[in-house]
Amino acid sequence: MAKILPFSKVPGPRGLPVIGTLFEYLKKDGLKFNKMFEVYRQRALEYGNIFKERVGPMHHVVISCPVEYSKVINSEGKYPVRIQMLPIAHYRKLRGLDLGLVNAQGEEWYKTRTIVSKKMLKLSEVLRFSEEMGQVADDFVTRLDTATNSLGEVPGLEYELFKWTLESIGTFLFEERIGCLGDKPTPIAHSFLENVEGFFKTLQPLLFNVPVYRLWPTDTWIQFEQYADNIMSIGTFLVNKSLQESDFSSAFINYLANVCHMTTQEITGLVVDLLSAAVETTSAATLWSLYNLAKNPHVQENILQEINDVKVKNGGTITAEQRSKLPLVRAVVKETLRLYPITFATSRYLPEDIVLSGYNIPAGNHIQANLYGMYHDSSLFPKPESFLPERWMKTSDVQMDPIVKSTSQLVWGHGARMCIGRRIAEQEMHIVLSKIVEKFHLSYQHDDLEPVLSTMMVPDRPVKIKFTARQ
Ligand code: HEM
Repeated sequence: MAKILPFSKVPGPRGLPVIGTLFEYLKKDGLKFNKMFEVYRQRALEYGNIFKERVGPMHHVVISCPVEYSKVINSEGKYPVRIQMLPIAHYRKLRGLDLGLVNAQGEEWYKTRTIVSKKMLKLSEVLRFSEEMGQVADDFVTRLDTATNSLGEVPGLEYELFKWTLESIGTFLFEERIGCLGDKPTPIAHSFLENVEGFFKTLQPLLFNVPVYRLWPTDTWIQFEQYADNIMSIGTFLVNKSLQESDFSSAFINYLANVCHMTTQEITGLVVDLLSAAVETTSAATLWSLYNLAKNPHVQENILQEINDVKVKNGGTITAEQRSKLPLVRAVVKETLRLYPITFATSRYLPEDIVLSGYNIPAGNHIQANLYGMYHDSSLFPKPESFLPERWMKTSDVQMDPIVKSTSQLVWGHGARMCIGRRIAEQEMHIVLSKIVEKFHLSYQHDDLEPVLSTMMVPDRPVKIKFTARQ
């Protein structure tokens, strides 16, 4: 049997006592926090499938091999622990709120998760909203049509996608239209969007820097608190409105209040968590998908063919549910998230020691999957920099190794704590992408985009896709 090496022998950059490699990131022309995924990829090339690094207060063990990381997945236990979003947890504690689904741990997390899973992870429950999401997607397509400039581009496409996602998740949470997609968003929609944008902008520096805001309120912290307070009051308004309209209240909020007996404050905390987790993520993934489609016109043509095939079999129509199941559209989203995994590393703290790549990793270490590194590794994904959605399709000539194939799930996390909004996000994206491709020919005539981290992985500059209406 191979000897198990101690934790101290895990390779990695040495760094300094107490602060580790922090200086490498603070130096002018040094490593960049907003390119952390590239740092991990390079470190994996230098140190191999496992490395450890301390950056300021954070210690990480980073795994770049799917087989090794599958051991982590299998050892996460009943109450998986992910790294906390510290600024959000701190804010909630200060306001006397519970930690919410994203940050709660143990029994507290499990209780809420069990309640919410019944509505959000059940396919039939999510499919119930496909038609409404289809209508939101139609309005978004109309909005794109009116928002194009003389070059056929949509200025502020990122913000338009933000509005679409909020409107779309609103159909599930409140079963009502929030009003984001008209020429002028309603005041509540406008205020929510502005505050969510500010929330994520201020969250990013708070996440990556030493958490001095816990000792005294820095300027960024004060702004962050203000955005979070505004989001909470909008959430409270929307939830109260739903609860008061007893005959018409949303099935989801009704279920939380009347079946699960959650208090209004608990429901608001949860709804705000869901809204905040839904908007940035889904809009970023859709933006990258549109970019990939714009650069690959032949994929658009194949999607049109896919849509037409369904229509031919279906008397000339296609339902939103059928759109949500189109194999090539699904593969486009998978391949997009492989190239641009908006959450570039998924992670766990394990309850027990574990052996990874021959090293003993004591319980309580922060273990991350180097998703970006794996997804761009040519030994796992041939031609890793090419956009090849067909690699995910059953009809593909090349059969992918099952463990490598399963890594596509990791962008949603894994196990009992996997993204609870996955089904909703996928449904929304599949429907809207198929509708956009049907209405427009997309093209991209500018320099290639580079990914950077702004909490999520996003393009480094405004995305100027040309939308040409099809005849
Ligand atoms: C492209 C879209 C999205 C991506 C890639 C994404 C990705 C993720 C990832 C990686 C996690 C961590 C999972 C883990 O630790 O195993 C997560 C958690 C979570 N996501 Fe998403 N997400 C997306 C959309 C959404 C949407 C639409 C919602 C809400 C409707 C949502 C709500 C949440 C919540 C509440 C959690 C915490 C779950 C828990 O800890 O139990 N996400 N997401």
